[in-house]
Amino acid sequence: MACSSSTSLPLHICHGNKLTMIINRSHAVLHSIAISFLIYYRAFFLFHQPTPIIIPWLLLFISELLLSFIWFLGRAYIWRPVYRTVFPERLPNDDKLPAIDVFICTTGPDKEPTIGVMNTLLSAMALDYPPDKLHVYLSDDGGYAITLHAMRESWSFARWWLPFCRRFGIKTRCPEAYFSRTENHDSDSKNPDNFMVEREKIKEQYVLFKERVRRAGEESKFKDKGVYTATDHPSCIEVMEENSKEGLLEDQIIEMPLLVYVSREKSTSQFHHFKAGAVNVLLRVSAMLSNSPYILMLDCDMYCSDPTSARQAMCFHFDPEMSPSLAFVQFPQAFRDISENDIYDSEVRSAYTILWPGLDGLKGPVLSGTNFYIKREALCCHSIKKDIDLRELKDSFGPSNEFIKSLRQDYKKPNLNDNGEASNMLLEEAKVLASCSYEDHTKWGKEVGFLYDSVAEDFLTGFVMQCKGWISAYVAPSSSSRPQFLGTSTTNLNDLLTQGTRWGSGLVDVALSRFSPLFYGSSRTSFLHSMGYAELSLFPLLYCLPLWCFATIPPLYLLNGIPLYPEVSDPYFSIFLFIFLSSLSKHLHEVVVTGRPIRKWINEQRIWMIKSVTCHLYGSLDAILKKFDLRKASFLTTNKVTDNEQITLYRGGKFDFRTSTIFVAPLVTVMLVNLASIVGGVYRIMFMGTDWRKMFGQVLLSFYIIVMNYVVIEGMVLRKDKGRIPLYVNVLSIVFSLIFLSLGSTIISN
Ligand SMILES: O=c1ccn([C@@H]2O[C@H](COP(=O)(O)OP(=O)(O)O[C@H]3O[C@H](CO)[C@@H](O)[C@H](O)[C@H]3O)[C@@H](O)[C@H]2O)c(=O)[nH]1
Ligand SMILES: [Mn+2]
Repeated sequence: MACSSSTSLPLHICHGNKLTMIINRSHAVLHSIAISFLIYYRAFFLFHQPTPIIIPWLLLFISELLLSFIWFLGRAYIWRPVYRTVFPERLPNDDKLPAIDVFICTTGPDKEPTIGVMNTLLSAMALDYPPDKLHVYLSDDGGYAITLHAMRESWSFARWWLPFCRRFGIKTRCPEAYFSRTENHDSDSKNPDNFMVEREKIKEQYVLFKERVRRAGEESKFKDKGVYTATDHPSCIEVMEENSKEGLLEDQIIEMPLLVYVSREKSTSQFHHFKAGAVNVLLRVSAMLSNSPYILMLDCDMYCSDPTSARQAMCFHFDPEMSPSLAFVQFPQAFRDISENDIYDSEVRSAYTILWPGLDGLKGPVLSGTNFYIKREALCCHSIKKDIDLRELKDSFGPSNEFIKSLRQDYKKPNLNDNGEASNMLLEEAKVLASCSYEDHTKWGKEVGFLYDSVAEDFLTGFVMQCKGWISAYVAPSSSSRPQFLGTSTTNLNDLLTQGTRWGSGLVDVALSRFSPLFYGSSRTSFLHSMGYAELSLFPLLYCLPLWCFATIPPLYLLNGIPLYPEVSDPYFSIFLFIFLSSLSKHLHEVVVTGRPIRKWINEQRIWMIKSVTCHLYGSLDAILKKFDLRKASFLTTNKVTDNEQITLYRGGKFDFRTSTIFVAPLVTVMLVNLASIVGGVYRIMFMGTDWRKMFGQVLLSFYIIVMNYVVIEGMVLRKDKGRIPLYVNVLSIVFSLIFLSLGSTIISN
């Protein structure tokens, strides 16, 4: 199917995969039939059970219903997945391309090393796009002197780096990535000698640049301890520029993209809304300085790996049929630090290979925080009609007349180069727009810009946008091309579960808010599309409850010799077995069609169980407590500092259990409960005459849990390295599991 309408050659096409679609839909039908039998069995026989069994039976039934429901919602993704191909070479001439503002956010050098942030920034400045139409903004939430200093250094280094990339057609435009590659395919085939000389020269400059940034970092450790802190400082905006062009070499006098440092005002008495707050400040400040119609958002550790991404995105924004309703073009998050084994599923495979293409076939993928080109208008709602009341506008956008002027379609972009009064005035205005109190009594964060009701600001903002009728598109790189963006992922258990808790909390925030996808979405976007969104907002909650139940109730009753599943010879047993195997094989099918090995399937099953009993639980709890005002929202920034020991464990496929006890203790407890039950249950069968056919379901379930999570046992008793589970966690978990099993057994036997 071709999605483009232009009469000449299309700028992009999209296609589905018939075979996969047929397999998916047939599986969905079969699986649903089996689920209906299961529901019939549980409902019909519920009251045939002896009274003491009704409660566990009901708990299992509820768990099965919840899992079936989330499974049902997830069918939205497999219904009509599409894949897109773009033809940027068919775009009109450069002078017709629209301007782009690039937004990069950082919180501070402790967790986000400055040199990494500068590499992201340099890769964005070096995008293959006309430099006069590119404006790069960095939001420094902590207002660190080192970041500002490093930015000035980056500006100078860019004078070397940008011409080098352009002249030799370098594809890897993140300098760190470019210089650390062992073999290099980028070269000037016509003039290799000259290329090598130039490359050495630039490399030398890069080393000097890094050294200057490093030194500035050390010095500022002492200087930064002034009156201002990361959480309390005035706004600061600086447009990078040279004092004069004197001293620059001839090929350094080139046109450069605008580069702006923005540190919004922070005050301990005002809530700052984390990343969403930072982006909204960038939206306002950039409106004063460049006001580009398109915005590229980047996390500070996500560099542009394919310089043509902007042109790829423009293939959609230039499609006359799609463009009017197209809010954003999303690219996948790809990571450069994923090991072959990827024990933590750090690449989040299913999101970027199954879910996003699935949603793309409906009305478009989820806004994913980073790597998307969005239309400014989609964030700053109305394009202003002439007759709209100024007071109304100020109620929405705040008191700045200049900002309101910038919303007009006929607004003339100011010229910053003339250095006159006008640009000084605009900079002063930008500072006001970056102040803490600017948003008071306005609709920022409620209806305008990124929304504040969830710590998964991207998910919420994108969803509400799509409910207003905007669509989006998803472009994954083809197998032969490079990923458009590359970043770092969470490659240790602590970072993974901390991030998982925040995501869980943010997603459940949305499920519990007035924007809950199932209710808010179905009348505003399509039913299937809101099913997909509902799945995403509910999965942390709807996985943690059933998985906790399956991990504890059946083993407890196994230990006590009480069956909760039909016996092996009962036809209904086959229904349970079918559903179990059908889910596993469907997952395996997905892993295989996305080109991953079977090992990946095991890793994903395991990490699904681990996350469900830990971060999905804590995330959901966090959201519920926030809902009742019993907890304040928090955003623990993901750590981007690399630690060699952790990397070695990850690369070696060994779990790193050095994380908080609240994450590890539940895992160990669940394992101990299942181990004890299987031993006790089998003992009963062998020596006490319990009928094995009745207990087979429970034995199988516990066995599956233990086998899949064998790494936990390894961490408890077999490993000697630093990443093993500490003794006190083992002891604590033994206590927990003993309390659970003995208390549970006492209640059962009474
Ligand atoms: O108060 C804050 C907190 C974070 N950030 C920035 O937000 C970005 C994402 O933060 P990170 O800690 O890396 O979070 P991740 O979980 O890795 O990010 C994913 O999840 C976030 C939502 O939870 C999205 O915003 C991100 O785009 C998405 O990549 C980074 O550039 C941070 O510097 C801020 O600017 N201010
Ligand atoms: Mn991140």
